[in-house]
Order: sequence, then structure tokens, then C-alpha cells
Amino acid sequence: MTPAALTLDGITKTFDKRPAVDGVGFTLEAGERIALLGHNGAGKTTLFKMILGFLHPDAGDIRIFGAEPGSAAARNAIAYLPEAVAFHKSLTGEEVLRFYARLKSEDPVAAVKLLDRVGLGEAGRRRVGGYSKGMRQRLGLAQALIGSPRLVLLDEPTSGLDPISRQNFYEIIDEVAARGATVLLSSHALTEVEAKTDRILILSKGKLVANDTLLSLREAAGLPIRLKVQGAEDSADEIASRLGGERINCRSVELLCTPSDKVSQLAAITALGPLIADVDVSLPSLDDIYRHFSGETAKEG
Ligand SMILES: Nc1ncnc2c1ncn2[C@@H]1O[C@H](COP(=O)(O)OP(=O)(O)OP(=O)(O)O)[C@@H](O)[C@H]1O
Repeated sequence: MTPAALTLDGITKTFDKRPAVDGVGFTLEAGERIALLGHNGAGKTTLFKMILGFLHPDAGDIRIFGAEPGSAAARNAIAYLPEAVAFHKSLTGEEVLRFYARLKSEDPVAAVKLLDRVGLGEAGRRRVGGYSKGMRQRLGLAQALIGSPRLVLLDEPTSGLDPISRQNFYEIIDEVAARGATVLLSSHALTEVEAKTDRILILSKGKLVANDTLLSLREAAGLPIRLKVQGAEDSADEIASRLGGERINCRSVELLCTPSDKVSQLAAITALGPLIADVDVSLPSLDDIYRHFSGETAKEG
């Protein structure tokens, strides 16, 4: 049986008697794109450092394609883009990639071609000291992709990128996953990862409080669906009295319902005919779901 890309089992790491990572376990398969979410200090970077073999867990087991963190097999499989990526300022983008290609025993010519892929083709001969934060981040991504890694760890990779660069970044992530690599990225940009990843892990105070697809997390959270009903002229009061709900401004009424009540609630709205100008249906966002799961642990804490 082929081993999973990454397996964590009961991982715990304590600093100064405070658990930074507390009994975390999950498995990632080849070709998955997974978002790791959590507040500042939730333990995301500590988890990455243990997967990379930079830190040793106090308890538990980590396997990268069956290999121990830090072993030659694990290091060959993994690529990492740290949160604050830094390169020698006097080197050009091309020189940086050639340097890392040699470190990884990979082809420097193929590595330099990655500059085009991250939109830095024209800046490749300029010194990194003159790059913007977004350009350094893209160079970091090119560095991480040298040698076609099978497990790509990205720590807040899109911070500092403008909207077009972010889009371009996720297109590259899609390509990397499509050729079978597993991508684990940490982020605070919830709306951004919502449509761009296959599965979501939420860390709260070092504990893994959610591990599922957005669809399943939405179901498990049981958060209400919001129906914003816009009335035709002067009909908001009548809509509110016939359907219930809350007037949110002079023309609109907001109703909350469960997923199973949605269709019957929409039918009741439609039955009001000319009183209704428009209906807007909002499912709980990843923001709502994130707050739901991380809030539960905060209460327990
Ligand atoms: N070397 C260290 N020594 C002592 N405490 C540490 C060390 N590294 C991390 N911590 C603590 O462990 C906890 C988790 O930190 P970590 O950097 O993993 O969080 P994070 O989720 O990556 O946060 P952020 O989103 O702010 O980057 C924090 O309370 C942090 O202060």
C-alpha cells in the first residue's frame, strides 16, 4: 500500500509548560490542497517546523511518505516556503534559484525557468534587494517548487501579494496539485482559501478542532442560512409580519433558517408574489464556520 503523503499521530509540543501543539493527528493524501487555519499563536508554524524536522515533538509520530521528518527521503519529498522569506540581497533572482537548485542537487537551468512560472521572468537578472515583498514571495514560491516536490508546505504564502498575484499563485498551486503533489498552506485569508482548497484543518490553541471539507464543516456547524428578502415599495413591514424575521433596513427583512427548511422558506417567500422585489441567499461563510469551531475551544479553555 502506498503511504500517505503526510501522517501525524498524537503530536504534542510544549514550550515553557504551555502546549503549542496538543495531540494533533491527521492524514493528507497525494494531490490534496489543504488549508491550515488558526489564530495567531494557534501552533501552525510549530507544526510545520516539526513536519520539516527542525523541531522534535514531545510526543506522537510524524511520517512523510512513510519516512521520518528530517530524513533524506523526507527532505527530498518536501518543499517549504516560510512566512517571512528572506534571500541574500546582492544575488539576482536567477542566482538565488541556481543556488537552491545546487543545494537540492537539481538542474539549475530548469530551476531558472520557474521564474517565468511565477511571473518574475523579466526581473530574474535584477538583485533581490530591489524586489518588492510580493516579488520576494513569488521568488520564494519558485524556490519551493525546484525539483518537483511531492509535499509542499506554504506558511501564509499570499501575505503581501496583490489580488492578481494571489490569483496567479493559486493557479500555480492548482497545477502542482494536479500533477499529484500535496499542498498544505496556512493562512489567515479565509475567504481566499474557501474556494481554493479541498479540505480545511482548523487549529485552536494547539488543538485540531476541525478537519473536513467545507461542505461537511458547514453541515457539522449547523449554522443558519440567511435569506435577505427585499420588499417592493413599502412592503417590508408586511413581509416581516407574515414571514417573521428581522427588519434590517427600510426595504429588507432578514430570515434565518436551517438547510432542511430552506426550500419551504423560499416557497413561503415566493407565495408573497408582488410584495417581493428580490431574495438573496447567504450560506455560512468560512469566516462563520471558522469562528464557530475556534470559538468552541476558546470557551472550553
Ligand atoms: N521557540 C519557542 N519558544 C517558546 N514558545 C514558542 C516558540 N515557538 C512558538 N512558541 C509559542 O507556541 C505557540 C504557537 O506558536 P506558532 O508560531 O506555532 O503559532 P502560529 O499559529 O504559527 O501563529 P502566527 O499565525 O502568528 O504565525 C505560541 O504561543 C508561541 O508563543
